[in-house]
Amino acid sequence: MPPTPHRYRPDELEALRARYRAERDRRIRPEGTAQYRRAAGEFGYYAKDPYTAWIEREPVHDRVEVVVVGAGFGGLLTGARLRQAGVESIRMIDEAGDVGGTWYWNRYPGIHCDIEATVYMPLLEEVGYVPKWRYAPGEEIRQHCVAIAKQFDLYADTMFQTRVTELRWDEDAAEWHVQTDRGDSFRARYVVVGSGTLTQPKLPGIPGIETFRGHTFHTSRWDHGYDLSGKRVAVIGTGATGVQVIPSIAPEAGHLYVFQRTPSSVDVRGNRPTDPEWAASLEPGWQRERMENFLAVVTGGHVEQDLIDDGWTSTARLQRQMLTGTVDTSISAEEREYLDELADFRKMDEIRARVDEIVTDPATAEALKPWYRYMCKRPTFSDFYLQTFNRPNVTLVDTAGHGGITAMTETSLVVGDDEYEVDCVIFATGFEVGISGVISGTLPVYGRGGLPLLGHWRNGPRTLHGFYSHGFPNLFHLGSLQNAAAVNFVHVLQEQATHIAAVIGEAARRDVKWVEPSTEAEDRWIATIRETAPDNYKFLAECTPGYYNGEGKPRPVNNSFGPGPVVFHDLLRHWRSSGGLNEVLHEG
Ligand SMILES: NC(=O)C1=CN([C@@H]2O[C@H](COP(=O)(O)OP(=O)(O)OC[C@H]3O[C@@H](n4cnc5c(N)ncnc54)[C@H](OP(=O)(O)O)[C@@H]3O)[C@@H](O)[C@H]2O)C=CC1
Repeated sequence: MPPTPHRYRPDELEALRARYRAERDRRIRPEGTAQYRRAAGEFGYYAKDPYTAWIEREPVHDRVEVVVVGAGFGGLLTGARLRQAGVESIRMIDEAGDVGGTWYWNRYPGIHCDIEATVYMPLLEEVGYVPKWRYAPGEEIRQHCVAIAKQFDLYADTMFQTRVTELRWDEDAAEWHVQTDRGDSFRARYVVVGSGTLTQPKLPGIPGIETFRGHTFHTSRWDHGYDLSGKRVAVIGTGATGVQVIPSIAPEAGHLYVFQRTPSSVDVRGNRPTDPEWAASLEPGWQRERMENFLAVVTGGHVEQDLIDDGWTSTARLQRQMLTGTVDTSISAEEREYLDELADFRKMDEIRARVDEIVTDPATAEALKPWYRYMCKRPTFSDFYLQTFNRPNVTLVDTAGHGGITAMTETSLVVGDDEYEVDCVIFATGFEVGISGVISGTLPVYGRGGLPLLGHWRNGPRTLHGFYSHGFPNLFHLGSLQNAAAVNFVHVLQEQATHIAAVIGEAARRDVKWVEPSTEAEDRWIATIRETAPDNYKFLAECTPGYYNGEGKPRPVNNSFGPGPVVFHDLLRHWRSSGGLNEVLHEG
């Protein structure tokens, strides 16, 4: 039955809006993103690799066909597709000690992927694997990354524990000169740069953080050698990571203090083992069908049947029903906005009611209720998190009224007038999100005539389809950049990898000298982005602060392709099959 759109009286709606605004204002901090510290310099300890011993090696001076910077899913998918396109010489480079990207770094207790494994874990049919659980544990995903690397023979020429420090185009040789922090200096015809999402930990700039003398680490560098039993443990942060970690360590810790600033929305999970009969019944092409179905549903498209039918898709369907169940066609932007808001309120009411159903202490329950719109923060899913606060050895410390933890001492955390003595502090405080070294400037790139890429982009990125820029031949970007993203980011990366490999494969087949869009092609794409980019500034500006909205200061310019990923992927396929390649392949 479609939901009734007019469930709220106007005064109720206004009261909810006012509550959201008040909670947002209470939480906002004037320093914005400057409130965080990089896990570098005196905090470098927090970014050190606890999983792989350092391996000495001699610097490399040679030449390869393709360098792929980043060995997470983006890099692995690009490597796999390049192999399928017949490219033999591929070198993947990563700062980690193995492949996996975010799944290499994040190994905290309870880690899972919150997107169904059959759509999240790529190349399942190619590797011949069916995930064991509906929502896969991190280690299963990491092992799948290893399996992809082995299947496509990507280990042969990898460089781990290595950071690329410079890319410089050599005009005469028509290839890139690559330098690394291990003294490597080599050449590559093509370079593909992954965006490095969710790998660089960030820390809150709590006054006195450097004085704490107990044990401490970040969730993405978990210290499996440290025994939590009997200890007074503090977890700072209740985002998607905190929601998974907290219930997993609560039974082990002597006492667990959960320091919360903004509560997450926590919906039902319903994880279960994969049904072997279902797995045996799968026909070739099954994964693509599921991935495309999920992508269509979560981006508001129409499908005959929702094949995944979980928390992500049901919320998307609710929003769609709100629209089609009422005015069907030609509704105005204002009506759409209004119906979206109603669907959102309804969803968040369900989320808040769930807290009351599960958490027995009324004050704790009240503090765990999120007061913001559903997509202001990443939604989370757990059948154990809220229940954890009924345990006698778990205390929720609500820091919202103080904008977070006020101070740290040698032995404690301070919130207002209250001090909490602890043995161990675990930072579940997230990552520097979505910035590749190329964009942040930590990986300088010099194109034709020594032109710095960030100079070329001084007024914002300039690309064709988000992949390449004029003046920077044979250089490809992977990730969120003038294209269309979605919650299943691995699907987006898979389409990008397929496209890049198709372009490089064709360039190799035709033996062209370089791949490069014209300035006009860049201009056309930028115009398309400007015309279509959804105006989500108002939505984000009204959201509670977080990394989605630059801690309450969203960027006024949206650089994404408005019609969304389904249309973008079609556009790429059409471009490739209708002569688009001739636009970027040059004989020299
Ligand atoms: N696919 C999956 O299953 C998973 C995906 N992820 C991805 O990783 C992303 C990052 O998640 P996560 O690691 O949880 O990081 P987040 O950035 O989402 O959360 C950081 C947490 O730290 C809190 N915090 C920061 N500073 C302070 C402070 N000074 N005092 C108290 N609390 C503070 C934040 O509070 P506040 O909200 O108030 O800022 C927030 O609760 C997710 O959005 C998701 O994309 C993570 C886990 C699982």
